[in-house]
Amino acid sequence: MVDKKLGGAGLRGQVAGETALCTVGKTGSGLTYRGYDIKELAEKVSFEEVAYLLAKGELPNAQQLSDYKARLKSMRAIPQALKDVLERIPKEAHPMDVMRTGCSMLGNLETEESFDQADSAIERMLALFPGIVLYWYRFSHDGVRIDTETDEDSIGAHFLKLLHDEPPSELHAAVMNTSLILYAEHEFNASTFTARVCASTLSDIHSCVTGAIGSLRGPLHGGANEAAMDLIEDMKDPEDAEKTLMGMLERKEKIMGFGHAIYREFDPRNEVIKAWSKKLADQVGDSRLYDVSERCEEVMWREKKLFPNADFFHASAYHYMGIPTKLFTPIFVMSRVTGWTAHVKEQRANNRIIRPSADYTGPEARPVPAMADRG
Ligand SMILES: CC(=O)SCCNC(=O)CCNC(=O)[C@H](O)C(C)(C)COP(=O)(O)OP(=O)(O)OC[C@H]1O[C@@H](n2cnc3c(N)ncnc32)[C@H](O)[C@@H]1OP(=O)(O)O
Ligand SMILES: O=C([O-])CC(=O)C(=O)O
Repeated sequence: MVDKKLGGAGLRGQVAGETALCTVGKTGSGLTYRGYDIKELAEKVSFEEVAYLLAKGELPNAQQLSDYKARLKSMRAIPQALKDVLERIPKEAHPMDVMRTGCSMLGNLETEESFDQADSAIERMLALFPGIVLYWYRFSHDGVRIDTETDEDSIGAHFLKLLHDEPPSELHAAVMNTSLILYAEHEFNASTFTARVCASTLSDIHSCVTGAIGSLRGPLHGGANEAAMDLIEDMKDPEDAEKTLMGMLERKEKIMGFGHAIYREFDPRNEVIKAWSKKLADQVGDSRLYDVSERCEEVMWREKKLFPNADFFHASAYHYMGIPTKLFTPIFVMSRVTGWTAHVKEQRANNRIIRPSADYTGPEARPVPAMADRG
């Protein structure tokens, strides 16, 4: 992998701490979680195994995995006070704001009083996040109060069951599993860095995650999967995609779902989710979204040497599974909570408050003028 020239604004290229969790753009295909290559993980394990790996340091054995999954499954009920809050959030709200409020409210109800409660608070968030967003979504959009305790074994299938009221197909459960693995962890990205800054003040874990959700929401970060869907949904065919993109590039507009702050030539997660998007297109028997996405990829590389990041083919993949666009970024939260919280624990274990300096560009020192002398 060619190193990207890292410098300039945005703290690019500056080492801001240490981590044993993840490498981005350094070894293997370009992304590893605790030494395991992302492609091998995506092929061989479940998201719950990855969540365990990030939380505990090693992959679980069979007994540890079954205990872990049973524990997560037992934590899916939403407290009534949180349901009351969710029912008051308007239908027009963005689901990422619902996630933010839901996480914050959970922190009021089940406050992390001391750091030795971190592991149970983390498991609770992992277990509860699909229920939080879908309890609100189904109540506000369909007028139903769903039971958030399903029999589905995996978090991905649980999410789809709550959304569609029926167990997902094997294919859909497999895509969700892979998607959650791909999104789980990514070193010092903006939302994780937010969580670590918050953790460095010795704040509680719900504050760290609430702040991270706010950072992930933006279209330059996790929000790009929704923005990518907005871009491709009206493209009629590859020729239309080509024309639309050329126009946008001419107007110097940003194409969401392309480019990356660290990777230079490709994002290793793209190849994996792209293959699933193709499978879904074949299964649905409608390849329009896949075909226009592929043309976007060709045009962006030809014109700008920019490549699709993890978000771009997630748009068509999620759409093929009948997931409404505004729920795309909350799925990212359901996964990334594993990475965020592993970083919070890592920060706490070797902490110094994160407090960089700034180059001052304001006026020279000056006296305060009397009111009558001000312009
Ligand atoms: C899971 C994730 O969070 S992945 C990221 C998701 N975000 C997106 O997809 C949003 C679109 N992409 C972008 O905005 C950027 O590529 C970012 C935010 C991901 C990275 O930003 P940076 O590190 O500043 O990008 P980089 O230094 O590579 O930019 C180089 C040039 O390419 C341009 N560029 C980068 N991405 C794009 C894009 N998607 N569309 C058009 N031009 C772009 C930049 O404007 C810049 O041009 P300039 O030199 O004329 O100013
Ligand atoms: O690393 C980044 O800057 C953004 C990203 O891809 C992620 O958080 O998954």
